[in-house]
This record gives sequence, C-alpha cells and structure tokens, in this order.
Amino acid sequence: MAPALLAAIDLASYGQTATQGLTPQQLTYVSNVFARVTPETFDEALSHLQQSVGRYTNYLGATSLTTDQIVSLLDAGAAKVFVSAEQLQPLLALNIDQDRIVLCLPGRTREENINAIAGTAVDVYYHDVQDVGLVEAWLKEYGTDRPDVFISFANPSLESTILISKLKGIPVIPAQSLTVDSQKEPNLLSISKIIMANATSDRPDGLFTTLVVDERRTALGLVYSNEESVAESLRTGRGVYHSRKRGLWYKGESSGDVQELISLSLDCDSDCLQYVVRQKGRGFCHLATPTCFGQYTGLSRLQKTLQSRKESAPAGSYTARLFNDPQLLRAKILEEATELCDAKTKEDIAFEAADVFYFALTKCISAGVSLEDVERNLDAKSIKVKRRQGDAKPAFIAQGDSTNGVPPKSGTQTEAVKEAASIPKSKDDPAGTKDGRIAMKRLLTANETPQTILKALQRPSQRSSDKIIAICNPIIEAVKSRGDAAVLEYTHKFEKATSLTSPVLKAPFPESLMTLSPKTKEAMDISFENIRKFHAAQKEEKPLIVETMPGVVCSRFARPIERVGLYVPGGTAVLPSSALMLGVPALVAGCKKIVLATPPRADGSVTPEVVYAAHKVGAEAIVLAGGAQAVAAMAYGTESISKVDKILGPGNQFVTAAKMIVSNDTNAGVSIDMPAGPSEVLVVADASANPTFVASDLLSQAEHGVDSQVICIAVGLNEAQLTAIEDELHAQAMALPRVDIVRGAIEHSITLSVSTIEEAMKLSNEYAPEHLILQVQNAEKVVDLVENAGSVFIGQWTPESVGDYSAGVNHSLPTFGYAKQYSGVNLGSYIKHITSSNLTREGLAAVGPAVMELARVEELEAHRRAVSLRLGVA
Ligand SMILES: NC(=O)c1ccc[n+]([C@@H]2O[C@H](COP(=O)([O-])OP(=O)(O)OC[C@H]3O[C@@H](n4cnc5c(N)ncnc54)[C@H](O)[C@@H]3O)[C@@H](O)[C@H]2O)c1
Ligand SMILES: N[C@H](CO)Cc1c[nH]c[nH+]1
Ligand SMILES: [Zn+2]
Repeated sequence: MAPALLAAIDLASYGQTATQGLTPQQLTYVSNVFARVTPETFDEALSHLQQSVGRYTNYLGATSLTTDQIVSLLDAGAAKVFVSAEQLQPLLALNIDQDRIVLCLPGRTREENINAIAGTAVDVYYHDVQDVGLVEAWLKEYGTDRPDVFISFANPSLESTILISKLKGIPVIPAQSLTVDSQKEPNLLSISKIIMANATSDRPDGLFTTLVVDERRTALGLVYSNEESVAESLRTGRGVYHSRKRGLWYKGESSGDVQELISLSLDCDSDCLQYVVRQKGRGFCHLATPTCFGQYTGLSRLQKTLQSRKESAPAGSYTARLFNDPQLLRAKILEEATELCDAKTKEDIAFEAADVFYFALTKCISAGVSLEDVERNLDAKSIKVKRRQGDAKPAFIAQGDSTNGVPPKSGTQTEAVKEAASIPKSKDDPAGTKDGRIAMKRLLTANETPQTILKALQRPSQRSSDKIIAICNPIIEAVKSRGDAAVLEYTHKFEKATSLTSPVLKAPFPESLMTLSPKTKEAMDISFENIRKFHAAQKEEKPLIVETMPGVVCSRFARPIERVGLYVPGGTAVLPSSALMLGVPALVAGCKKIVLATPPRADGSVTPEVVYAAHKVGAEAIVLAGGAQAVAAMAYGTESISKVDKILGPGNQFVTAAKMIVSNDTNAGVSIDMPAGPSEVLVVADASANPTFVASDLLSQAEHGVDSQVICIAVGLNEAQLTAIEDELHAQAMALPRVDIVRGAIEHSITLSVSTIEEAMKLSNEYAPEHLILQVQNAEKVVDLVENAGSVFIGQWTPESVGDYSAGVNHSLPTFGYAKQYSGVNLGSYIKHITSSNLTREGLAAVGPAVMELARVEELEAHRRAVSLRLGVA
C-alpha cells in the first residue's frame, strides 16, 4: 500500500460546516480521513460516505455502534471500521472481509493484546500506548504480518489522534492541527508541511518529481514541486508547481488552461508526488493537446468528444440527435446491449461492447454524469458488504437465453420488455426469492375466498394479450405485404441470423445437415415409432354410415387437410420433439404438403435433430423463421414459402397471438390447432406421493420459460410433508442449468393445500391444466374425476416428460385453460370430415314432407320446390 496522508477529524467537520478544519472539498487533498461515528451522528456519517466514496478513504471509529450499523457503514463505503473486542465476534460471524475491520485494543499488556487478536486477520489499533517500544516488541513477536497496525499514544497532545503505525511509515495529520477555521492557512500549511516532512527528494536540486494525472488517472505530464508550490496548491485548490525556469508556476495562469486540485499523494518510497487534477481548457500541454504525450484515447477521448458535442454539435451530428431524442437513445442502448449478448467471437464482442459504451456514455453525458462519477460508483460497489444475488429480472431471462428475444429496434421493444416485467409477483415474496430460496407461494384454500384462489391460479401471460397482439400485428402486415424480404428482416433481427439470404430450406435435406449421434438417432426413431403407433390407432378405417330412415343414408368420411404448416419452437430451447409431435400425425393422416417452421440459429442453420425429424415426416421445406413472422409466412405464403391451410404447433406468446390473428382473418383462409402457449403442469399429490418425484415434475415444466406456471395441489399434507416437497424443489432447482428460468416461473407458481381429492379435482378442472399429474393413491380411479386437462399422467411412475418425448401421446396441448374446449394435437387435427347423404326415391318420399314443411316455415320457396318438383307434388 502506498503511504498516504491521514487526516484525523471529528464528525463536525465531516459534514458541510468545516468547523474542525478542512472543507469537504479540501478533505479530498488528503487520501485518508478518520472520523468517529456515534449513534447520534450515524445518519450523517452514512450520507457523507455516500457522497465521498471514491474521493478519499474513510476510516471510521465505530466502537459505540451496533453490528447492523457497522455493516451499513462498510456497505456505504467505509474502508475500515474500528471496533471494540465485543463488537468483533458478531462481525466475524457475518464473514465480513477481515481486512476491513480494525480491532481497538488498549496498549497494555503483551498477553492481553496477543490473545485478543489470536485466530483473526484483522488490523489492530493500539490506543493509549504508553510505550511505543512495547508495541514494537509485540509486533515483532506476533503481529508483523497483520495488514495494518494503528497506534495512538497516551500523550495528551496526541490524544484524539489515530496514528498509522510508524513501523509502516505512513504520515499522519493530527486532528489538533485541523481545528482552526478552514479558510485560514495554518491547516493547509500543516498538511503541506507534513507531506514534505515525509518526502525525500532524490534530486540534487531538492525538487520532487511530480506526476500530474487527470480524474481517470491518465497521465497528463511530468513537472516538479517543492514545499512552496505544494503549499500554494493546497491554499488555492489548483495545480501549482515549481518551474525550473520560472519558479512558482500557477498552471494555466496565462493560457487559461487551469487545473482544479483533486488530491495529492506520495509514491511508495516517498520521493515522487502525484497530483490528481481536473484539467480545464484545451489541455495540459503547452502544445494545446490534452496531455504531454498526445491526445486522449479510448473512453477519455469519447467523453471529451461527447462533452463538446453537447456544448455545440455540428449540423447533422448523430450524437446531437441522440441527445435530443431520448427514445432513440433508449432503443439504441437496448439494441446494442442485445447485440453484445449475442456476439460470439473476440472481434465481435469488442465491436459490440464499444457500441454499448458509446451509447451508454452518451446517456451519461446528456445527464451531466462523467466517467469519473461512473468509476466512483464502480469503486463503491466493489466494497459493498451486502451483495445482491445478481440474478436477472424475469423480464430479461426470457430474452437472455440463446437465440431468442432480440428486441425489435423500434418502440415496440419497450412494450415487450414492459410486458415481460409485468409478470405478477407473489405478494408475500415480491422478489420470488425468499433469501434466494426458490419457493412456490402457498395457499391454504380453507382460509381463502374462491375469488382469491382463482386469482392465484391466473396464468402469468394472460394479462397482456393486447400488448402482444399490438407487437404481432405490424409483423404480420409486413410479411403479408413484403413477403420474403420482411421474413428475412425479422429473422436477422430476432435470430441474429444475418448471413441468411433465403428464408426457406427445401427438401431433400442434405445428409450433412442431419448428422446425429447413433444414440440420438435411436431415441428419435423410438419416439417416432411410438407416436406413429398411437396416432395411427386413431385412424378411422371406414366412413361412418347411418340409414336414418328407409332409403335415407347419411355418411361421414375423413380426408386429410391438404397443406399443413407446423411450428417448431426454437427460442429458449430447440424442440425437435415438437417436430415429431407435429410431423408424425401429419404423415399418418396423409397430408400432401408438410411445411415446418422454426427459428434458425444465429449462423442460419437448423438443429440437425429438427432437420432429421422434417426428413422422417416427409416435410417439403423448413421455413427458417420463428415467431409471428413464421406464422404469417405460412398463413399467407410468400415468394418462396408455400401457403398452408392449417397451422399447428406450440410457441411463445408471440407465436400463439399470431396464430390467433391469422385464423381470425377471413382472407387468410387458414385455421389453427389451438392456443398452445407457455407450458404448464398441475400436480395433485397426496401423502403417498414421493416429494422428489413431485418436485421433479413441477420443475420439468418450470424450466420451459419464465412465463410457464406450475401448480401443486397438496391433498391433506401436513407441514412436514409440504416442506419436504418445497425443500426438494429448491434443492433440485438450484442444481438445474436453467435455474434462472425456473426461478422466474416459480415466482408465479403456487401450492394449494386442500383436504380432499374431490376438492383437488374441482380446482384442477377449473384450472384446466395442459398437463395433469396424479401422484395419489388409486390414481387410475381419480381419472374418472378429470373433466378438463390436456393430457393426464397417472401414478408415480409416469413423469410428464415421457409424454413430452417418447410415450406416444402428443405433447402439443392446449394451455391457458383452453383444455376446457380444445383437445391437444391428435390425428383428428389433420383431418376434416366430410358428410354425404344418399337417398332413394322412396327415401325422398319419406323425408320430403318434413323438408317441405320446414322450408315453408322459413319462407324459402326454392328449397321447398327442390323436393316437390322431384316428387311431383304441389
Ligand atoms: N403448449 C404446448 O404444447 C407446448 C409445447 C412445447 C413448447 N411450448 C411452449 O412453447 C414456448 C416456446 O417459446 P420460445 O420463446 O422458446 O420459442 P418460440 O419459437 O415459440 O419463440 C421464439 C420467437 O419469438 C419471437 N419473439 C421473441 N421475442 C420477441 C419480441 N420481443 N417481439 C416479437 N417477437 C419476439 C421471435 O420471432 C422468436 O423467433 C415455451 O413457452 C414453451 O413452454 C408449449
Ligand atoms: N412440455 C412441453 C409442452 O408443454 C413440450 C416439450 C418439448 N420438449 C420438452 N417438453
Ligand atoms: Zn416439457
């Protein structure tokens, strides 16, 4: 540690009034400040710390404060606090960096002092020392490896002074010398005297080499000082040096390029001074450059340019436009931040980070914030004791993962971010992290009104469908009117696949694009076959034929929908399993044209597993796009993407909203399977359920996305049983790679505690979950009570994930409670039914009178005559 000046002051001068010596500004001339804090002055000390952190080092005597108060002082920027022996243990128990604690010990017997510091690495302050020789002896014996030793002597003239150990040679300004009016010279003179008394020149002329640096510690130039120039500098608060030609040199006096003094200090061996100054005017050098070594570079250069643009920008300056358009600036910061997140190579990361710095600094300069302010903030954060967990907010988790979530470059992005941020938080634990614990909110239904229970069961993403629709509409319109070009634009923007030049990959797909490991291939083949079997079994082999009256034959027969578009999600996770779930039934149904759409990876390619699935189901093309743009492309068709008759497949809120929009457009002529949005699961568990299994099922859906929701209905569980599930959930969640996503989903997930299975099933039917898991006794019988659910998983050996991948059932299922009116994807989703009637003359004679009478009632005469003319009746 470089020797530094220590000004020992009392708190009265720590505020604004400076009755004890130095003004707050002058305090920065010294590097270290010591002040005592009492319970009465605690608040003032806190606010002072916040303002002064980074300007000088604060040492605080805190021997009469509580542990909490001490932690707050450290947190607010105190470099070290001086504590008593009683205060030490509770602080050590909090694992606070021992380098920031100074234990105050009376400078008495050797044993007492050595015992007090045994087993710690804290600094020591020996106060009221009678005999410095004794302290030196202790330290030699025991404490020389301690970070710092402070000493105060019993000598009354130094009574209130904290001295940094002479052993370390750090100069000290005694408090007494600072107790006169700050405006008068003796104070400042005493500082300069102390500095010079501790400095040793290594030059024959006795001058001190002096390095002049700016606020960011960039070297401006090299000059010389002596006692007179240092004293003048402190007195005037400016850069004053000693010129070997001209003597005392007030920098900038003739040129106007003056310097404001920030601080001064000695180097490690006390033969060189460093002045930290704020340079005004054109710069430090007589050649009017900022430094004697040339121009500023990097951030300092950028800051200077931005500051000058703010003062007067040339016509057409982009920076000036940013200063005047906060919306544009905001959009650029968000855009560049996202691009930085997606950058992969060293060059790209440097490129994108530079953009982020440029726009961030523009924001700072427009608000009068300098790099110095920002760096002080960084320093303040670096010494914080109570650190935040550092988890991302749910709103950003969804966007933070892999290829998803590049916000649009316009104002719509703001809406998307706000939207995600509006995901409701539990009122008991607004952060969703009870001490970092991942825990679902709990509700004992017996204590709640039905309304409260229903509200707690509300899906997170339902609240904002208007906003999502407002984001999707312009995307759909753009694709409708500009076709391929618009699709590509959105893919470049959202997927960052900027090298992509065509939005479609046509079959036959090259082998090289679907090379899989034998294990993956086998797993896909097994799943394919099971899905095929289950869906093939749903086939109606023969038309339905019914003779309703003699000679009146009605029939119904099935035909595949000709052209289907299958959306395979690929935002937060790539889901080749969805390609199988959607493609296999299309193949079994006999659809003539199968088109898959999926967001490509940033390099424009598609996951080989998805290509393999597309190949196996006989898809004619893969649309390389995601979200609303993919849905619109399939609904309306583009130059290179075929229009389809029906769009199927799950997706996030943008995909689901886009599907709804196009299916409502009568000109599009396209239908959809159902609203299949963010995954959800409801587990009904009774005392027979294994907590490990219950937690694992809940987490398997929570990991899909922050907008997923998982519900546990606990039937007759006691506190210990509920806690067992919660403990498992937390422990398993913390071990998951997608723990941040899980944390977001769990924030709006809930455990409902009920007494009976009937009550549980009533609530489940009301919620109508996408997946329902029954981990209860006689689970198979409980299925009788199921009225609404996408797919049911029965008993403890049936995890939901078997349905997601390989059992054979379909995983594309209704969410948002639409299980009340929709089925999940099944063979019927790819088929339309056509009915036919076939009558003989006798048949028409039998049913004709009824037809004619009803046509008469409806006053539709042509209808009536179509029968009467055939039968030859009036
Ligand atoms: N219900 C089901 O049957 C089922 C099955 C599988 C998956 N899922 C769900 O599907 C979802 C998949 O979502 P995903 O995000 O991972 O992939 P996704 O493919 O559905 O969505 C990614 C696309 O969203 C669009 N997008 C992202 N941010 C946007 C923004 N701010 N503005 C406009 N568009 C934006 C982009 O176009 C991107 O390509 C998950 O919620 C998962 O739970 C549901
Ligand atoms: N559980 C999802 C349906 O909500 C489907 C899926 C695919 N991969 C894994 N899970
Ligand atoms: Zn799943």
